[in-house]
Amino acid sequence: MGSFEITKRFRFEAAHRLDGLPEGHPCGRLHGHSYRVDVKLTADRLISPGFVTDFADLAPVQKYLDTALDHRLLNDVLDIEPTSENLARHLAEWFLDNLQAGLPGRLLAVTVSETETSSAEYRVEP
Ligand SMILES: Nc1nc2c(c(=O)[nH]1)N=C([C@H](O)[C@H](O)COP(=O)(O)OP(=O)(O)OP(=O)(O)O)CN2
Ligand SMILES: [Zn+2]
Repeated sequence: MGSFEITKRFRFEAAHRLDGLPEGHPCGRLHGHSYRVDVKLTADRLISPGFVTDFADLAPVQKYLDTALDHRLLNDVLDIEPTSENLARHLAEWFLDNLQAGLPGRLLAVTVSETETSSAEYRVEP
């Protein structure tokens, strides 16, 4: 049998600096991004009126981004190196710890995009 997938996009603005890069790498300098976060959920069956999960029920993700990350220096507020990969895993773990239990759909993946051409996905399910 098939399954359904939905994606909700969120945004936040933040600065970061990546440590451990070769001398002169531009991302070792303090700079900022307009981050996009795509949260993807899956379900085998729909709930009335035909939803995997109501998009509106994902609003706490934006609230977390606004409260914890928006207009902040990510190196200061996270205990991880703020690459797209690490951010995607951090946000997936936040979702599983704080939101998943109350939702009918299951988290499939979180994708973080720093630019129009670069993104990283953390996949929860195969
Ligand atoms: N695998 C990863 N590589 C890089 C990351 C990352 O999170 N994961 N991050 C950076 C920097 O943060 C950089 O700001 C973004 O990289 P890049 O896509 O190279 O940015 P550009 O603006 O130079 O992109 P172009 O579209 O090529 O101009 C670096 N690498
Ligand atoms: Zn960057």
